[in-house]
Amino acid sequence: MSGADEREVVIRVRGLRNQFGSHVVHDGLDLDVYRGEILGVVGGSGTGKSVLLRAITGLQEPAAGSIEVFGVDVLHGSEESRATLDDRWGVMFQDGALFSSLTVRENVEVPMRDIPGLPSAIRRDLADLKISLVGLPYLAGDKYPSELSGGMRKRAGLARALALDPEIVFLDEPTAGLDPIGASAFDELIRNLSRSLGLTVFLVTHDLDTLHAICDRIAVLAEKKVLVTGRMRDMLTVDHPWVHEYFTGPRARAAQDSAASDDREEGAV
Ligand SMILES: Nc1ncnc2c1ncn2[C@@H]1O[C@H](COP(=O)(O)OP(=O)(O)OP(=O)(O)O)[C@@H](O)[C@H]1O
Repeated sequence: MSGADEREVVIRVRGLRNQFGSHVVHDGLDLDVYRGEILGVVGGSGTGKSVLLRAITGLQEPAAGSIEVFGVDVLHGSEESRATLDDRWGVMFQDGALFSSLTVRENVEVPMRDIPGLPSAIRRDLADLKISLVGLPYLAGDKYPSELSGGMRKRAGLARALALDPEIVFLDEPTAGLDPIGASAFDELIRNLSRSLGLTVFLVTHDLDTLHAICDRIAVLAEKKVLVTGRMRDMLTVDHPWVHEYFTGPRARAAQDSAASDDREEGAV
């Protein structure tokens, strides 16, 4: 639906099938993700948004189909070529998935431990840099995850996802559980990081405000596949019961009003 087709495709999924026993989650799913975009992946509960994220990042073996990231075959490529991808993407899971026995700084250092010859003092400095990049106070590095608020834990999870300077970040419901102010601050952080670092963002969300505020494009999962992709305004014309209800229901209208008022305020500054 958009004119984005000439842009570089960094993730290409074709004919993906995921199933658990006889339960087919995806069947014939196709998706392209373009460099530098923030793609919002939405769909009803159980449509397989997280399974798709896990399949693309090699954590879930599909029953059929192909997945290429930066042209590397995630499913059948050599171990060597697949290993190169680990440095080029970062993943933030829903709860931040931090190690509770490690401080925030140590958590952020975990992905860096495999860098040969990196002195521990530099590793520490790099971790502190990531911690400040996500807007956490310097002292947060010494804290354990249990000592942080939910929003701070999410920022710490994002700092760890950014540890190896990835080109793509995968975020699984980053604003779930945050209050509206915390959620919009997190949205802004993602947008700023994406723009300043040129990051491609694959963002699984239920949050209509996030879709309005920061997503360049939206992919809707339904009927076991990506039913439609396009910009927010394209979603309003999709003739499908779930898509229609989701994008034009009362919550959608509230999100739309709030986005419009944000735009007006920005324009007034
Ligand atoms: N390891 C697993 N074993 C069996 N079934 C699974 C497994 N992982 C996911 N599923 C099933 O796959 C389907 C899709 O799950 P997934 O978590 O991807 O949905 P989702 O779209 O992210 O949902 P939600 O919006 O509720 O988080 C669900 O029916 C889930 O029960």
